[in-house]
Amino acid sequence: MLVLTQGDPASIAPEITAAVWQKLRQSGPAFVYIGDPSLLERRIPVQPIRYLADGADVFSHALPVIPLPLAAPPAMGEPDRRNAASVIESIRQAVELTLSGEASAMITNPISKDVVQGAGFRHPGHTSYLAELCQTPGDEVMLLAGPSLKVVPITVHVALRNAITQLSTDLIIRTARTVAAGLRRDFGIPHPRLAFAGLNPHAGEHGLMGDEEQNIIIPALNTLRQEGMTVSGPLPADTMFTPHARSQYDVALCMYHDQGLIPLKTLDMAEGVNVTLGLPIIRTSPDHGTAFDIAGQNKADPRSLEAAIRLAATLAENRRKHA
Ligand SMILES: NC(=O)C1=CN([C@@H]2O[C@H](COP(=O)(O)OP(=O)(O)OC[C@H]3O[C@@H](n4cnc5c(N)ncnc54)[C@H](O)[C@@H]3O)[C@@H](O)[C@H]2O)C=CC1
Ligand SMILES: NCC(=O)COP(=O)(O)O
Repeated sequence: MLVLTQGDPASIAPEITAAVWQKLRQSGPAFVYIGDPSLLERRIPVQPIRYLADGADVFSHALPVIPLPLAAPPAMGEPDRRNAASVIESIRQAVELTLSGEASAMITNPISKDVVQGAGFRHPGHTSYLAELCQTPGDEVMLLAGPSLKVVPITVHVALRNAITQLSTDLIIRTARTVAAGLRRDFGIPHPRLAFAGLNPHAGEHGLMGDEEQNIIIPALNTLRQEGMTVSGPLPADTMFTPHARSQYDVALCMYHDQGLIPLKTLDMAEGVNVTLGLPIIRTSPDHGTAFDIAGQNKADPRSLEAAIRLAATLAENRRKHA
């Protein structure tokens, strides 16, 4: 059984959850939602359950819900910090159920970093919070996977100037090892090909436009090659996402957030999935955020959440077989 978090109650999370349950209720994969039933019961039949295992018999006729009350009724599109505690608790319970093995994987609905930060949440997103809950802080790696491309931002939710400071040979090596292990174990790619972007225009052009390639990135790639990994780069980031370039690698490791997420979302926004590697559990999420600007208007595209749920089931099955 899969478990899905509530996400931000004033966001598009309730409507995409309802739409995906409608789509998957007969075929599966089945999932249980942890959140306030009132968010969904105007849209679809819901059934409160106590134990995750009870969800299997319910899923085809109602969305099974482990109830978690909100502090205030949400106004769609209007983020409300009073509900932050419920948003965070849903994530915590999903991790607990997945770590214990009751759930085979967890999927998170989008949250607003601003809302949860206001309630004392000290993480820039789910990814590092999940690692903390799993007691593996620092091992987490964000991967975004779509039909056309997989990308990993090596530095993630930091100001661009700090991303450059954070970048180190050690960080690149550690991230690449986690990515290679994750692609082998969870994605079933036995010999993953890793392509690395440069940081500077033209990948530095031999030091003419910056020296991070020579001082930081190339030494990391040399170490990874010595370990037997198939790596290429540093590649000029402006040409490494063409169709031909993409056919030469399985994943692009990018030096900062937007270097990887712009091509991913441009090519695959509707079906992109965010996967956290380096955890003892499987976690996926849609690639998009809360979309408060369209929440409650039935404009939201549910396909990324559907893809996240399908991929979570596939990764869980791959990990089971690998074990
Ligand atoms: N996994 C997560 O929890 C994520 C959370 N966020 C958070 O979401 C909040 C808003 O972030 P933004 O950068 O504005 O990104 P966003 O993805 O929420 O919205 C960007 C644009 O894409 C549109 N959009 C997003 N998802 C859509 C969907 N399913 N169907 C149709 N249109 C869609 C929105 O209407 C908006 O115009 C921030 O607090 C951010 O940190 C952002 C990405 C992932
Ligand atoms: N840009 C990706 C994003 O914001 C998701 O972050 P996380 O909540 O998965 O850590």
